[in-house]
Amino acid sequence: MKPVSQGGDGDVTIEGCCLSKDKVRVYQLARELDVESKDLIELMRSAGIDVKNHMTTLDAETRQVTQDLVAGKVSPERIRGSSPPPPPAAKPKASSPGESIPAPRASRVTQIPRGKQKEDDEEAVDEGAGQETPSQTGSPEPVPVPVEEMVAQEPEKVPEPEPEPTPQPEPVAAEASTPPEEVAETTTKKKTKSPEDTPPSQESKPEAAEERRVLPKRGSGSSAIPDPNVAKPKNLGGGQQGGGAGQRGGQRDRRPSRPTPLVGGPLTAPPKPESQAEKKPAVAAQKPVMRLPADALRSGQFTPPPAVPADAAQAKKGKGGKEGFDEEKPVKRGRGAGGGAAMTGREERQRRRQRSAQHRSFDVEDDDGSSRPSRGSRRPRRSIRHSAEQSGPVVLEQPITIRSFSEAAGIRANEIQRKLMSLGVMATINQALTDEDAEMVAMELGLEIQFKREQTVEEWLEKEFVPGEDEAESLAPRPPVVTFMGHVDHGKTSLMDRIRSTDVAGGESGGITQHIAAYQVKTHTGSGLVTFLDTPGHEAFTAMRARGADATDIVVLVIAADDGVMPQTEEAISHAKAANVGIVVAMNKMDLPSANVEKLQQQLSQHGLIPEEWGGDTLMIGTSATTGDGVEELLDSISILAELKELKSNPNRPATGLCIEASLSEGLGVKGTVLVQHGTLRRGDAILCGSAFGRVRAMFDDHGKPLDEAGPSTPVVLTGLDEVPDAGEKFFVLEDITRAREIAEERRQRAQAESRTNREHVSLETLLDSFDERKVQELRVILKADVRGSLEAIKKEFSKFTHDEVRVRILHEGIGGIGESDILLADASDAIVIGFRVVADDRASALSSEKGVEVRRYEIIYQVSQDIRDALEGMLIPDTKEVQLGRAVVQQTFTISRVGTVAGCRVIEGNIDRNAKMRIIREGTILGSYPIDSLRRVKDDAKEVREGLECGIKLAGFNDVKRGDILEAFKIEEVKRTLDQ
Ligand SMILES: Nc1nc2c(ncn2[C@@H]2O[C@H](COP(=O)(O)OP(=O)(O)OP(=O)(O)O)[C@@H](O)[C@H]2O)c(=O)[nH]1
Repeated sequence: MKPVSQGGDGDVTIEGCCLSKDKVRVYQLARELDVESKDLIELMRSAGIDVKNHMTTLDAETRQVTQDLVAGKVSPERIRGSSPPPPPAAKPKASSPGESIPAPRASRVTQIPRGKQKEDDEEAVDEGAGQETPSQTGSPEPVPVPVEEMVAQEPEKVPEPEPEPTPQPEPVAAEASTPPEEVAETTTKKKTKSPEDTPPSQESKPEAAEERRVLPKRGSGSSAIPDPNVAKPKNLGGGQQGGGAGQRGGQRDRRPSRPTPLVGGPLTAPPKPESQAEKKPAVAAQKPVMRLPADALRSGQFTPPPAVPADAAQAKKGKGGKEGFDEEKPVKRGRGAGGGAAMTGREERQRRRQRSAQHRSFDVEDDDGSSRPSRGSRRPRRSIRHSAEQSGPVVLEQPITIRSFSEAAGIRANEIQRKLMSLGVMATINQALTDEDAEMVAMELGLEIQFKREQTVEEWLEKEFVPGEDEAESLAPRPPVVTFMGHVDHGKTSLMDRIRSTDVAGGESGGITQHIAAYQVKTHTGSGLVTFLDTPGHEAFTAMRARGADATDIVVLVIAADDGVMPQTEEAISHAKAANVGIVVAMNKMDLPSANVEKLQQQLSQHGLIPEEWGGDTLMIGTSATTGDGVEELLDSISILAELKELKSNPNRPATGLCIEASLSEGLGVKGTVLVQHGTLRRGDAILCGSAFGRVRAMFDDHGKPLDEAGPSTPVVLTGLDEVPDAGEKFFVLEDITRAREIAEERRQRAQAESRTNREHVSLETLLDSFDERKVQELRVILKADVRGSLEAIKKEFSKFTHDEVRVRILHEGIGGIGESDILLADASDAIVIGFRVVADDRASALSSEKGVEVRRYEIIYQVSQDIRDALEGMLIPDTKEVQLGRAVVQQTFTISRVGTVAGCRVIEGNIDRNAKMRIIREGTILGSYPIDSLRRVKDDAKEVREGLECGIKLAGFNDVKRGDILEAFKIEEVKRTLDQ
């Protein structure tokens, strides 16, 4: 068998779209033959044809053999044991089972990096030629398999019908010695079809099955080669009749199959670099979990719940998930267990308090699992126990006061107060102490203390909605979420267009994507639906890209092959790696003559993305969004990767997901593009998203079609939220709208409190500074944009403009159109109004004209950025530079009444310009600089007098000019400054 070249290697170009006519990729042939790529691969492997993956390129000969195989004209073992038909004469001693044949070279070619390939091929031929292969000798000689491979393959073995006597499969003697007829019989019996049904052309199949069944047994034990191909021919031999669901259903089991090293391979064969697709089953146990973006929840990612105190866990279990939350309302906030506290011992009180705390919402929970009422809830008054025995650390809750310290430590309050005074801290009994003060007092008192942390709403939500808690049986397959990422203009949107067969790119402002877009596409490869996210490539959209990567299962890294790896490509790689998702590289713009795959792959390998043909595991597909070449292959690769990930989610739970984008729309109100990640989102659901809440009033798919419900991995546009949430916020469906409102309110209050804290207040010190700061010029801006992501991006751009003398100050920002209030604010504060992809309403337009407020509208991020930069640079006081123009010597002076003294000069160097200033130098001393009042040549006014000529110069404000003085002409030029200087 002739070696099979891998995509991009040797005689086949990597482009994939540029194969010569007689060559074909496996997936293409599979499509031609109407069979699944995977089945075809397995059938080919069973016949000893080395094929790495669906991208492997087949030459004409191999293609023919494969076609014959699929048609059943020839059996796999016949091919494996012989050269390919047609030329029997060319088959040296291969037909006899006892004779040795050289090991097919293809088996090695796929396993080695490019540089070594040729050399190793030759070795393989040499070694193989001298060896008898186990299949030919019938010997149970173990087939050499790299240990790593065996380990990887071991769990993927097809279960043997007979019970295995030992955990180590050891069918060698028994099975290998089984006469072929017997095995054939056994195998034939397993077939579902009756022998009468079997067409004559497929008669060789039992033999093929026999061969495949014998193979693993022959190499059983530590060197056993698990045969990935058992039972395949049923699908493929009859593949054209079979196929369909059944065939696909079987794929998962077979998927892990890897090319069985062909017989006769050298014992020292290097471990085969596994392709990404092949590797995945080995890590199936670590199947990717949907990662939430770090910024999706302010408090961080979903994490497994921390240890919950026994009674807390009990309480939660008793009520179960959401119901539990609903019952835990702050209404119960009150003394609860505190009432009789004075009557019981400390432990009893603490336990009661703890239990009571479980029934309050947003209780605190400490590392040790104990909890307390949240800040603001009323503390039961108790008598202070003095000098109580303290066992273990003193647990202090925020806010720490002398009173609470005293209660917790069982020490008199005045004793603590005294200690504090000795430390220089004056505090009343109810005054809050800092942690440091508390620590100092504790040290003085020889106490060990521990601070309790308040459980936040976010933590509570996380606990309630941890998706990992779903039972395995409740999980159902879900579509993969695929994100297109890459540098600006490398063709992400165009590729998406190709896939969607729409023309979104055509409608984009300035041709760049400015929003994250979510689409669901039905592909004719793989298992069907794929959810795509298209992220913007401009550097300002980092946050959006991070969101895209975090919400995704697979990243398609789009790189223009003529441009190579660029800054945003690197950033996208980092995002994808940080989010721990699979990467498929689309080497786009392959139609351009300047496309340089080799260079691109070199660059990518420096970032740890090694192409398969170099021994790595990154799928790299040559594509052209313009011609459509390679797009099918890209989809195939996505499907393969997605299938390997076995993505599942529980659709029967309240939905959670991620807000991809949000905006304000006239008529519809707040519109949020969300990605449902877990559960099913339904119309009417009470939803909380950041500090926005509401009931889902309407839902639409990416085509604008109304939906009643949306399951996992579905992107939808929903309405019903009361305010525009931040993109990247996690959303939750709560049972109770009141609860959603409460949490939203709490979040808003917290945000307001934070902004108050961050607001600068004037102090004497800052007041003094502000006198200096007056020099700082501000460009005041009212910023309105269509979506939050745009606001973020623009602000990020503005934040780059840092300079001591000028700065941008955003007085107000918001989502939606420009209104009257924006103009009024701009008028009052001398600001300009920037509208990004939004317009001013009629009244605002009229008002802006009336008040003379500048309203600037933009559609493209870099234009806003450039204009603001220019404006700021324009505000910088320019530098000045003196330019020397010429020199003249005073030869004579004339005093004219009512005019003054005129100097008769000769220009000795350069020119004297009428608008120049003249520096008067007498005997090496500068007397001063004066503008020219008049410049005459003979009797006429002159604009300029050149070197060597004579002229009369009358200086403005200086009459004491003398013979022999040097008049130096110069002018001051202004040099514009930039922000970067
Ligand atoms: N020749 C050629 N041009 C392409 C190809 N793909 C995209 N382009 C062109 O490249 C330009 C940018 O394409 P986009 O799809 O908008 O690029 P993008 O990566 O989505 O850009 P951003 O949205 O700004 O991040 C457009 O002019 C496309 O027509 C391709 O395969 N071949």
